[in-house]
Amino acid sequence: MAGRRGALIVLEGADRAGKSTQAKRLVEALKERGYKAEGMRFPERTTEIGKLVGSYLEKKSNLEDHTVHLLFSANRWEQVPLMKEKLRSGVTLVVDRYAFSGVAFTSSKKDFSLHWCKQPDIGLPKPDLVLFLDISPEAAAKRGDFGNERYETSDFQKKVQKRYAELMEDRSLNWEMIDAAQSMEDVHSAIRQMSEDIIEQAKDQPIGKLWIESDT
Ligand SMILES: Nc1ncnc2c1ncn2[C@@H]1O[C@H](COP(=O)(O)OP(=O)(O)OP(=O)(O)O)[C@@H](O)[C@H]1O
Ligand SMILES: Cc1cn([C@H]2C[C@H](O)[C@@H](COP(=O)(O)O)O2)c(=O)[nH]c1=O
Repeated sequence: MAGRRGALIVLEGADRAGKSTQAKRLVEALKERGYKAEGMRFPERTTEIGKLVGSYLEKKSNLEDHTVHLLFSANRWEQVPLMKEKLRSGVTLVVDRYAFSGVAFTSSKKDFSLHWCKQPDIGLPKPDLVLFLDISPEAAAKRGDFGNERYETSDFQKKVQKRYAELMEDRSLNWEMIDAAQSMEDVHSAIRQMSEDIIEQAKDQPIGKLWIESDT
């Protein structure tokens, strides 16, 4: 029906948890079931800001820690007009990483608080569902290509997991924890059902604002 919006569904979790695999499968499955759905990912490495961030992650350049945190956030804000346009036209967005990655990763660095790290992302479109793919750092490290990029060490990933746990205490957000050590098929079945339910619930609601109390 005209006027109904799509849902904003975010996949989060440690490196190699299976987010990209599941995001792609979810978009395909939703389309097969007749929903309008598209994938997005952050960082979006194709923009000018995204290229700076990508080069930093690939360890080709160094950036000061506050600076790169703000660049990650700016990389999200530059996509907000497009995200809102898609959601309002009824497209469900399946987003591979969002502000929660920004906060969990930067706040795992020395002298960065969760509070400080959240500030630049306050007011972003609020996800209707945040799927946390839960896997131990040890199991993740055994998966393909772990260790190539900045942050891909088991010690750092352990800190990141703790920060995610703190973020998940926020009951104003719709967090769902998924056991990502299951088979790809079982993870997919779990998140597909939750996603279909949330698409139905979100369609008549306004788009919320992340971490703004009046909208929670
Ligand atoms: N449930 C699963 N069981 C076993 N292997 C998996 C599973 N899901 C994904 N993988 C494999 O783990 C690797 C990482 O998967 P994927 O790229 O989807 O993870 P990611 O969370 O997006 O990683 P990153 O955040 O580091 O980009 C890939 O080789 C993928 O095939
Ligand atoms: C969005 C975002 C991501 N990061 C970190 C998390 C990962 O280590 C990389 C992205 O890797 P991917 O394979 O492209 O998922 O970047 C971050 O530190 N801050 C952020 O805002």
